[in-house]
Amino acid sequence: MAYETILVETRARVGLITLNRPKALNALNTTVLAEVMAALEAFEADAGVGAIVITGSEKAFAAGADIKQMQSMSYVDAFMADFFAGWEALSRIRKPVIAAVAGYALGGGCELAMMCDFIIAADNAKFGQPEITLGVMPGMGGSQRLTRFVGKSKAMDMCLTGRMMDAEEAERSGLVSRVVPAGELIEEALAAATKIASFSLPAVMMAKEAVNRSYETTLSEGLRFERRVFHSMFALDDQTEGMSAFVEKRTPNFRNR
Ligand SMILES: CC(C)=CC(=O)SCCNC(=O)CCNC(=O)[C@H](O)C(C)(C)COP(=O)(O)OP(=O)(O)OC[C@H]1O[C@@H](n2cnc3c(N)ncnc32)[C@H](O)[C@@H]1OP(=O)(O)O
Repeated sequence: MAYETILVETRARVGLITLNRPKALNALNTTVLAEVMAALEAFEADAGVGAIVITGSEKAFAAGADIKQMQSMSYVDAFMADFFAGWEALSRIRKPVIAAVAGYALGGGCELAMMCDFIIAADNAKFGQPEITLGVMPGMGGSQRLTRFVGKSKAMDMCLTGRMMDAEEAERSGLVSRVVPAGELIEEALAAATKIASFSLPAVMMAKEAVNRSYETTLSEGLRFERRVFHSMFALDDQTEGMSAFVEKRTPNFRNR
């Protein structure tokens, strides 16, 4: 498929999606949404892909939802289209998705990064929810996901003042998993994804589902869910292979079964 707003490639067992609207700092419009979702779904269906990375440019991961597209939108347009609901499909991708963020991740850009399973940030990354400066508020999950990542106080600060958080503060606050030099971002993200893709895909997908369940349920239900999924892993050939390989002091050969 030919894409207009993203670049898509596969490196080893990793699917790489690069947002590519440099003149608009990768602002997220409906074409970007359709193309990102199409690429994600293609990687999800590709048995040769074990993990996915979404990135942008060194200046901007994404500077937000496309303000020029929203400027003349009416309430009824937004309501009837259930505007932004399409991005929720990202959280239904079952393979791991890593956001590799350099530069601005603002508004919808920050929200897109937070929809991914974890964020690796370049040391020049800047995160923010500046929608309030435009007379609106976050609409792609920022008020909910940011609060879960960094707590109420910081989320309120960011959503109400519109201030940006740098990479160091984002790491300290738990928004990002690690910070790396900007020039090494893609290699670090691809290395993390390649490592994940080298493991048993069903085990990786079950682990992702279990961690995500912690956001949706009580601790006791979550612990029960984890145990039940863990028990089911003893039906995997890859469990036998992984544990046998450890005991036999060799590298496991996972077959994703
Ligand atoms: C409403 C909801 C729910 C979600 C949202 O995401 S709203 C958008 C939130 N994001 C923002 O408010 C950030 C807007 N952008 C900026 O503040 C600045 O562009 C910047 C601080 C990120 C970078 O400033 P800089 O001076 O380096 O670059 P600019 O000349 O301002 O931008 C270059 C080029 O990109 C266009 N641009 C930037 N962001 C967006 C955007 N979110 N939507 C559409 N277009 C955007 C900007 O207009 C300029 O293009 P033109 O020169 O052709 O106007």
